[in-house]
Amino acid sequence: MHHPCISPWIVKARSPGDLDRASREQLRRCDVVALALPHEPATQWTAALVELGAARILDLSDARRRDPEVHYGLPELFGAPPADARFVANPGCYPTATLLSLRPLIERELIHPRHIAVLGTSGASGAGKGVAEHLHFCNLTGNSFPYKVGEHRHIPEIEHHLGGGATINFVTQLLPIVRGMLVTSFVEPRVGPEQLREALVDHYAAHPWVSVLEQPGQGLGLGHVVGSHQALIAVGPAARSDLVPVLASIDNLMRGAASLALHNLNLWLGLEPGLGLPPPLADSPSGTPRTFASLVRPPLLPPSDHV
Ligand SMILES: NC(=O)C1=CN([C@@H]2O[C@H](COP(=O)(O)OP(=O)(O)OC[C@H]3O[C@@H](n4cnc5c(N)ncnc54)[C@H](OP(=O)(O)O)[C@@H]3O)[C@@H](O)[C@H]2O)C=CC1
Ligand SMILES: CC(=O)N[C@@H](CCC(=O)OP(=O)(O)O)C(=O)O
Repeated sequence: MHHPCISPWIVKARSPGDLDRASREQLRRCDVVALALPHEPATQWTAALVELGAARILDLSDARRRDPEVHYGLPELFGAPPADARFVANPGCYPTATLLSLRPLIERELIHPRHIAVLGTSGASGAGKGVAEHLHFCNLTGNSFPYKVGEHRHIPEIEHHLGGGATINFVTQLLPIVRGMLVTSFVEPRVGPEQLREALVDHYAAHPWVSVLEQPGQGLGLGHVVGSHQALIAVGPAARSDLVPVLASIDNLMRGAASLALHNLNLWLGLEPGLGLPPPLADSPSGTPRTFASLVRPPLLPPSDHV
């Protein structure tokens, strides 16, 4: 297989109007331009890139994630981006974890699509580099609190891509950690919990970056996913209620954003799917989750000008 030399080229211009002639030419010649920007600048840059004649755009923002014209880049659920697609929308982090754990169950009509409650917990890096009072060290450290309850902008994205007329009740909660996301969905099954698990095992059999664990206690913790492209999924017991918990953990910065973007890019360009990605869990000697202990607190930011 052809192994290209991927040479990232990072645009320094703050807005399309700031581009010099060389940058415009470079952008026109790129196979793919990836936009890791908030919604508004991503929309502005998309328009400018289309005008410039850029070949393909991979957008990490939520600007066009529900656009029917656009491929939604979650390969294990929606396949590889078609080679002739011009634009791919990379999913949000909460949608990635929620969809991976629930969509195969809705598709197979194994759960009631309108009786779903989702609790999503996330590290603070999910909020990006912007400064906000609730992210202040003194507010967040030693603390954890719900935010945007019932009004999170990921609700429409998740419902849209769950399909089957699904509606969700969605609560998000901030954790006093840098990265990692754990999403727990309580669902009303039409079959036993073991059949839910079997359906997930079956769906992900050919997808090495999604692992369905025997049970949640087997290693669903964030320390097992941070620094990796792996999504870990588990189905809990029904215990004493009719609801069954379905859990998923991912690294919001990797599987929920950057490594997912790379995975989409590889598939889109017909490259080896794992090019540049951490190896899948199945390739670990034990076949069980590793603790990415040394990666739980990786350096996140370059040295600041202030120190
Ligand atoms: N963080 C996460 O866990 C996830 C993020 N996403 C999405 O991916 C995208 C990037 O995320 P993240 O890196 O966290 O976002 P940030 O908010 O940290 O912003 C990323 C970059 O965008 C640049 N930027 C901000 N405003 C402008 C502007 N007006 N014009 C040009 N550049 C601008 C900033 O550049 P500068 O440094 O020069 O200010 C910054 O480095 C976002 O759309 C986000 O919603 C998706 C899933 C998960
Ligand atoms: C902790 C935190 O604030 N998380 C962000 C997740 C945003 C994200 O990563 O997804 P998008 O690409 O859709 O912006 C939030 O809840 O809005």
